[in-house]
Amino acid sequence: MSKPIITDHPLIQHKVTLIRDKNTPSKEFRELVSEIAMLMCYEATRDLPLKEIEIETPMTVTKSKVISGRKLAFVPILRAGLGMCDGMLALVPAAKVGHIGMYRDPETHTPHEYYCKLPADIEERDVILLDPMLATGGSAIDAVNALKKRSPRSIKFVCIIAAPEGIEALSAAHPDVQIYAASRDERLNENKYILPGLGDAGDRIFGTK
Ligand SMILES: O=P(O)(O)OC[C@H]1O[C@H](OP(=O)(O)OP(=O)(O)O)[C@H](O)[C@@H]1O
Ligand SMILES: O=c1cc[nH]c(=O)[nH]1
Ligand SMILES: [Mg+2]
Repeated sequence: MSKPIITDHPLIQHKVTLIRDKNTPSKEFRELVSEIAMLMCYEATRDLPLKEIEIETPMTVTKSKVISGRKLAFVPILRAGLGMCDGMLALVPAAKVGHIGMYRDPETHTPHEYYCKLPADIEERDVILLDPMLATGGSAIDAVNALKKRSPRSIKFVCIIAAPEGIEALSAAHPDVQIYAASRDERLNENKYILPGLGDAGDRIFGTK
């Protein structure tokens, strides 16, 4: 079971502080989530393989590196994961995008899948699953289950705020899935919301509350 990678770059930490602030309005919240996702994409793609090709600069012929032999798919968990997708695509525009719709029952806190549409060639792709919040881990675990039915090459999970409970549950259920988080928070409250957290990410992105 690999340990979660906490992306503690100062730019990410600064932006996380801004999205935690309850006075940050939806427009800024959305922009910041997208910027954080872009910075986290940099970390989550660090192990992409390279090959050398020959190119001609205005000065000379030289060998230089390009990404080789790997195709990516970004899969946001609806709704809140959508907020991370554009930031990722800004860095990897050739990636394909799948969607998994999941909502957490407000009483039982268990996830319910309501939509799943994945790229046809997903078995040839490395998947980066996106959701800003990892709370109990139930939604991420079920989303990974849905992905594994289609046998992608690999799966990574990128979130912004993770509760220790969610990290433990996801790592135990899917030890092969590397978790990236910008912050490991303190704990869940009695309603299974993350403390200190940032509230309901989907509502803050889309202004639904
Ligand atoms: O780890 P868990 O306990 O499963 O909780 C995390 C999930 O809860 C939130 O989604 P929500 O159900 O609020 O749906 P939304 O994105 O449509 O708001 C969040 O975006 C995660 O998907
Ligand atoms: O703190 C939490 C927990 C689940 N979903 C959220 O959006 N926030
Ligand atoms: Mg929500």
